[in-house]
Amino acid sequence: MGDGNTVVEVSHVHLGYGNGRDQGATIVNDANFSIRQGEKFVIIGPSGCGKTTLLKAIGGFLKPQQGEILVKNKPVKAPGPDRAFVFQDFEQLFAWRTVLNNIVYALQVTRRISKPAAIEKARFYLDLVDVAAAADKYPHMLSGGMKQRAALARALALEPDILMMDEPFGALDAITRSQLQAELNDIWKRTGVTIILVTHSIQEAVFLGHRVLVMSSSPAQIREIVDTSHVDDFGSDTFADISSHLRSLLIRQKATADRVSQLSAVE
Ligand SMILES: Nc1ncnc2c1ncn2[C@@H]1O[C@H](COP(=O)(O)OP(=O)(O)OP(=O)(O)O)[C@@H](O)[C@H]1O
Repeated sequence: MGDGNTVVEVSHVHLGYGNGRDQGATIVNDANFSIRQGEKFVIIGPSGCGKTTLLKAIGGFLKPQQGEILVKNKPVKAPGPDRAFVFQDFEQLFAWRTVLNNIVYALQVTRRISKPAAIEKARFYLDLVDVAAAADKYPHMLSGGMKQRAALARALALEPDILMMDEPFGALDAITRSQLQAELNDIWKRTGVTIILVTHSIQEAVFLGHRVLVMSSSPAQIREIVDTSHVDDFGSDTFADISSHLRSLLIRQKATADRVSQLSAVE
Protein backbone atom coordinates (compact mmCIF):
# COMPACT_ATOMS: atom_id res chain seq x y z
CA MET A 1 0.00 0.00 0.00
CA GLY A 2 2.66 2.55 0.96
CA ASP A 3 5.43 4.01 -1.19
CA GLY A 4 8.37 6.35 -0.60
CA ASN A 5 5.98 9.25 -0.11
CA THR A 6 3.82 7.58 2.51
CA VAL A 7 3.88 9.27 5.90
CA VAL A 8 1.00 7.45 7.62
CA GLU A 9 0.00 3.88 6.99
CA VAL A 10 -3.09 2.48 8.69
CA SER A 11 -3.29 -1.28 8.11
CA HIS A 12 -6.45 -3.21 8.99
CA VAL A 13 -6.92 -1.24 12.17
CA HIS A 14 -9.75 -1.94 14.63
CA LEU A 15 -10.29 0.56 17.42
CA GLY A 16 -12.26 0.62 20.66
CA TYR A 17 -11.98 1.78 24.24
CA GLY A 18 -11.18 -1.16 26.44
CA ASN A 19 -9.55 -1.71 29.77
CA GLY A 20 -6.78 -4.22 30.26
CA ARG A 21 -7.83 -7.52 28.70
CA ASP A 22 -11.31 -6.25 27.87
CA GLN A 23 -10.84 -4.67 24.46
CA GLY A 24 -14.28 -3.05 24.56
CA ALA A 25 -16.69 -2.76 21.64
CA THR A 26 -15.18 -2.08 18.24
CA ILE A 27 -15.86 1.49 17.16
CA VAL A 28 -13.70 1.65 14.03
CA ASN A 29 -13.62 -1.52 11.98
CA ASP A 30 -10.80 -2.55 9.63
CA ALA A 31 -9.53 0.89 8.65
CA ASN A 32 -7.04 0.56 5.86
CA PHE A 33 -5.51 3.57 4.11
CA SER A 34 -2.33 5.58 3.74
CA ILE A 35 -1.56 9.28 3.71
CA ARG A 36 1.14 10.83 1.54
CA GLN A 37 3.80 13.29 2.60
CA GLY A 38 2.45 16.83 2.22
CA GLU A 39 -1.11 15.70 1.68
CA LYS A 40 -4.15 17.46 3.14
CA PHE A 41 -6.23 14.47 4.20
CA VAL A 42 -9.73 15.08 5.53
CA ILE A 43 -11.93 12.73 7.54
CA ILE A 44 -15.71 13.16 7.59
CA GLY A 45 -18.53 10.96 8.82
CA PRO A 46 -21.69 10.92 10.91
CA SER A 47 -21.53 12.32 14.42
CA GLY A 48 -20.08 9.82 16.90
CA CYS A 49 -18.83 7.41 14.21
CA GLY A 50 -15.21 7.47 15.38
CA LYS A 51 -13.39 10.28 13.53
CA THR A 52 -11.70 11.56 16.69
CA THR A 53 -11.01 7.98 17.74
CA LEU A 54 -9.12 7.41 14.49
CA LEU A 55 -7.19 10.66 14.95
CA LYS A 56 -6.32 9.71 18.54
CA ALA A 57 -4.94 6.37 17.36
CA ILE A 58 -2.72 8.02 14.73
CA GLY A 59 -1.67 10.47 17.44
CA GLY A 60 -0.59 7.58 19.66
CA PHE A 61 -3.23 8.15 22.38
CA LEU A 62 -5.11 4.92 21.67
CA LYS A 63 -3.70 1.49 20.88
CA PRO A 64 -5.46 -0.47 18.11
CA GLN A 65 -7.36 -3.62 19.11
CA GLN A 66 -5.98 -5.11 15.91
CA GLY A 67 -3.85 -3.95 13.01
CA GLU A 68 -1.00 -1.50 12.87
CA ILE A 69 -0.38 2.20 12.36
CA LEU A 70 2.95 3.35 10.99
CA VAL A 71 4.15 6.94 10.92
CA LYS A 72 7.23 7.37 8.74
CA ASN A 73 7.55 3.59 8.66
CA LYS A 74 7.69 3.24 12.45
CA PRO A 75 4.88 1.72 14.55
CA VAL A 76 3.03 4.35 16.57
CA LYS A 77 3.52 3.57 20.25
CA ALA A 78 2.91 6.92 21.97
CA PRO A 79 2.22 10.57 21.21
CA GLY A 80 5.17 12.64 20.02
CA PRO A 81 5.98 16.15 18.78
CA ASP A 82 6.14 14.79 15.21
CA ARG A 83 2.27 14.84 15.42
CA ALA A 84 0.96 18.16 16.70
CA PHE A 85 -2.72 18.67 17.52
CA VAL A 86 -5.15 21.55 17.17
CA PHE A 87 -8.61 20.95 18.67
CA GLN A 88 -11.97 22.68 18.44
CA ASP A 89 -11.79 23.83 22.06
CA PHE A 90 -10.73 27.47 22.46
CA GLU A 91 -9.04 26.71 25.78
CA GLN A 92 -6.01 24.80 24.49
CA LEU A 93 -3.39 27.23 25.72
CA PHE A 94 -2.08 27.49 29.28
CA ALA A 95 -4.11 30.34 30.81
CA TRP A 96 -1.22 31.49 33.03
CA ARG A 97 1.29 31.96 30.20
CA THR A 98 1.31 34.59 27.51
CA VAL A 99 0.75 33.45 23.93
CA LEU A 100 4.48 33.72 23.23
CA ASN A 101 5.39 31.80 26.38
CA ASN A 102 2.89 29.07 25.56
CA ILE A 103 4.84 28.39 22.39
CA VAL A 104 8.27 28.87 23.96
CA TYR A 105 7.34 26.42 26.72
CA ALA A 106 6.09 23.81 24.22
CA LEU A 107 9.30 24.15 22.22
CA GLN A 108 11.56 23.91 25.26
CA VAL A 109 9.79 20.82 26.57
CA THR A 110 9.52 18.92 23.29
CA ARG A 111 12.39 20.19 21.18
CA ARG A 112 14.87 21.04 23.94
CA ILE A 113 16.14 24.17 22.23
CA SER A 114 17.57 27.24 23.95
CA LYS A 115 15.19 29.97 25.11
CA PRO A 116 16.43 32.59 22.59
CA ALA A 117 16.02 30.08 19.72
CA ALA A 118 12.56 29.14 21.02
CA ILE A 119 11.51 32.81 21.18
CA GLU A 120 12.72 33.41 17.63
CA LYS A 121 10.84 30.39 16.32
CA ALA A 122 7.69 31.30 18.29
CA ARG A 123 7.70 34.83 16.84
CA PHE A 124 8.15 33.45 13.32
CA TYR A 125 5.09 31.20 13.59
CA LEU A 126 2.96 33.82 15.37
CA ASP A 127 3.71 36.09 12.43
CA LEU A 128 2.90 33.31 9.94
CA VAL A 129 -0.59 32.87 11.39
CA ASP A 130 -1.06 36.62 11.71
CA VAL A 131 -1.29 36.83 15.48
CA ALA A 132 2.08 38.43 16.26
CA ALA A 133 0.35 41.41 17.88
CA ALA A 134 -1.02 39.10 20.58
CA ALA A 135 2.36 37.63 21.56
CA ASP A 136 2.39 39.23 25.02
CA LYS A 137 -1.29 38.77 25.77
CA TYR A 138 -2.78 36.07 27.97
CA PRO A 139 -5.30 33.64 26.39
CA HIS A 140 -8.30 35.16 28.21
CA MET A 141 -7.58 38.45 26.43
CA LEU A 142 -8.04 36.89 22.95
CA SER A 143 -11.07 36.27 20.74
CA GLY A 144 -11.91 32.68 19.77
CA GLY A 145 -10.35 33.18 16.33
CA MET A 146 -7.14 34.56 17.84
CA LYS A 147 -6.97 31.65 20.29
CA GLN A 148 -7.26 29.20 17.38
CA ARG A 149 -4.54 31.08 15.48
CA ALA A 150 -2.31 30.93 18.57
CA ALA A 151 -2.99 27.19 18.99
CA LEU A 152 -2.16 26.73 15.30
CA ALA A 153 1.08 28.73 15.74
CA ARG A 154 2.05 26.54 18.67
CA ALA A 155 1.39 23.35 16.70
CA LEU A 156 3.30 24.64 13.64
CA ALA A 157 6.22 25.85 15.77
CA LEU A 158 6.92 22.24 16.73
CA GLU A 159 7.57 21.70 13.01
CA PRO A 160 5.71 18.41 13.13
CA ASP A 161 5.62 15.85 10.35
CA ILE A 162 1.85 15.86 10.68
CA LEU A 163 -0.54 18.57 11.77
CA MET A 164 -3.58 16.83 13.27
CA MET A 165 -6.68 19.03 13.39
CA ASP A 166 -9.93 17.98 15.06
CA GLU A 167 -12.75 20.35 14.04
CA PRO A 168 -10.36 23.29 14.55
CA PHE A 169 -12.73 25.87 13.11
CA GLY A 170 -15.99 24.28 14.29
CA ALA A 171 -16.71 26.81 17.04
CA LEU A 172 -15.86 29.93 15.02
CA ASP A 173 -18.28 32.34 13.35
CA ALA A 174 -18.70 31.87 9.60
CA ILE A 175 -16.47 34.78 8.52
CA THR A 176 -13.57 33.93 10.83
CA ARG A 177 -13.94 30.31 9.81
CA SER A 178 -13.60 31.03 6.10
CA GLN A 179 -10.66 33.38 6.76
CA LEU A 180 -8.86 30.68 8.70
CA GLN A 181 -9.62 28.05 6.05
CA ALA A 182 -8.00 30.25 3.39
CA GLU A 183 -5.06 30.97 5.69
CA LEU A 184 -4.58 27.28 6.42
CA ASN A 185 -4.26 26.70 2.69
CA ASP A 186 -1.66 29.49 2.48
CA ILE A 187 0.24 28.07 5.45
CA TRP A 188 0.20 24.66 3.83
CA LYS A 189 1.63 26.17 0.61
CA ARG A 190 4.44 27.76 2.63
CA THR A 191 5.27 24.82 4.91
CA GLY A 192 4.14 21.74 2.95
CA VAL A 193 3.18 20.08 6.24
CA THR A 194 1.02 16.96 6.05
CA ILE A 195 -2.42 17.79 7.47
CA ILE A 196 -5.06 15.41 8.80
CA LEU A 197 -8.27 17.32 9.37
CA VAL A 198 -11.51 16.08 10.94
CA THR A 199 -14.52 18.19 10.06
CA HIS A 200 -18.31 18.11 9.91
CA SER A 201 -18.37 20.56 7.03
CA ILE A 202 -18.52 19.13 3.52
CA GLN A 203 -17.59 22.54 2.11
CA GLU A 204 -14.52 22.72 4.32
CA ALA A 205 -13.55 19.17 3.37
CA VAL A 206 -13.73 19.89 -0.35
CA PHE A 207 -12.08 23.31 -0.07
CA LEU A 208 -9.16 22.13 2.06
CA GLY A 209 -8.67 18.49 1.23
CA HIS A 210 -6.67 16.65 -1.39
CA ARG A 211 -8.59 13.53 -0.42
CA VAL A 212 -11.62 13.04 1.79
CA LEU A 213 -12.15 9.82 3.72
CA VAL A 214 -15.84 9.21 4.38
CA MET A 215 -16.59 7.00 7.38
CA SER A 216 -19.79 5.06 7.91
CA SER A 217 -21.43 4.75 11.29
CA SER A 218 -21.17 2.15 13.96
CA PRO A 219 -19.02 0.25 13.82
CA ALA A 220 -17.37 2.73 11.48
CA GLN A 221 -15.83 1.54 8.28
CA ILE A 222 -14.27 3.45 5.44
CA ARG A 223 -17.09 4.14 3.03
CA GLU A 224 -15.03 5.80 0.32
CA ILE A 225 -11.93 7.92 -0.13
CA VAL A 226 -12.78 10.72 -2.55
CA ASP A 227 -10.14 12.58 -4.55
CA THR A 228 -10.78 16.32 -4.18
CA SER A 229 -7.33 17.51 -5.23
CA HIS A 230 -8.51 18.95 -8.55
CA VAL A 231 -11.18 21.18 -7.00
CA ASP A 232 -9.85 24.70 -6.85
CA ASP A 233 -12.78 27.03 -6.64
CA PHE A 234 -15.68 27.30 -4.19
CA GLY A 235 -18.11 28.25 -6.94
CA SER A 236 -17.11 25.73 -9.63
CA ASP A 237 -19.27 22.91 -11.01
CA THR A 238 -16.66 20.39 -9.85
CA PHE A 239 -16.95 21.77 -6.32
CA ALA A 240 -20.73 21.37 -6.41
CA ASP A 241 -20.55 17.86 -7.92
CA ILE A 242 -18.05 16.54 -5.38
CA SER A 243 -19.90 18.19 -2.48
CA SER A 244 -23.12 16.56 -3.57
CA HIS A 245 -21.40 13.17 -3.93
CA LEU A 246 -20.06 13.46 -0.36
CA ARG A 247 -23.46 14.61 0.91
CA SER A 248 -25.16 11.63 -0.71
CA LEU A 249 -22.66 9.24 0.91
CA LEU A 250 -23.41 10.76 4.32
CA ILE A 251 -27.18 10.92 3.84
CA ARG A 252 -27.32 7.32 2.63
CA GLN A 253 -25.61 6.29 5.86
CA LYS A 254 -27.96 8.33 7.98
CA ALA A 255 -30.94 6.73 6.23
CA THR A 256 -29.50 3.26 6.87
CA ALA A 257 -28.81 4.07 10.54
CA ASP A 258 -32.36 5.43 10.95
CA ARG A 259 -33.79 2.26 9.38
CA VAL A 260 -31.71 0.08 11.73
CA SER A 261 -32.84 2.02 14.80
CA GLN A 262 -36.50 1.83 13.64
CA LEU A 263 -36.13 -1.94 13.24
CA SER A 264 -34.56 -2.25 16.70
CA ALA A 265 -37.42 -0.22 18.14
CA VAL A 266 -39.97 -2.57 16.52
CA GLU A 267 -38.17 -5.72 17.70
N1 LIG B 1 -12.66 7.75 26.08
C1 LIG B 1 -13.70 7.06 25.61
N2 LIG B 1 -14.13 5.95 26.24
C2 LIG B 1 -15.16 5.23 25.76
N3 LIG B 1 -15.84 5.53 24.64
C3 LIG B 1 -15.47 6.63 23.97
C4 LIG B 1 -14.38 7.45 24.42
N4 LIG B 1 -14.22 8.47 23.53
C5 LIG B 1 -15.17 8.28 22.61
N5 LIG B 1 -15.90 7.19 22.86
C6 LIG B 1 -17.02 6.67 22.03
O1 LIG B 1 -16.51 6.34 20.75
C7 LIG B 1 -17.45 6.64 19.74
C8 LIG B 1 -16.80 7.52 18.69
O2 LIG B 1 -16.45 8.75 19.28
P1 LIG B 1 -15.63 9.84 18.48
O3 LIG B 1 -15.47 11.01 19.39
O4 LIG B 1 -14.42 9.23 17.91
O5 LIG B 1 -16.64 10.18 17.30
P2 LIG B 1 -16.63 11.38 16.27
O6 LIG B 1 -16.98 10.82 14.94
O7 LIG B 1 -15.36 12.14 16.37
O8 LIG B 1 -17.84 12.24 16.86
P3 LIG B 1 -18.29 13.76 16.60
O9 LIG B 1 -18.49 13.91 15.13
O10 LIG B 1 -19.59 13.87 17.33
O11 LIG B 1 -17.22 14.63 17.15
C9 LIG B 1 -18.65 7.28 20.44
O12 LIG B 1 -19.63 6.31 20.62
C10 LIG B 1 -18.09 7.72 21.78
O13 LIG B 1 -19.07 7.70 22.77
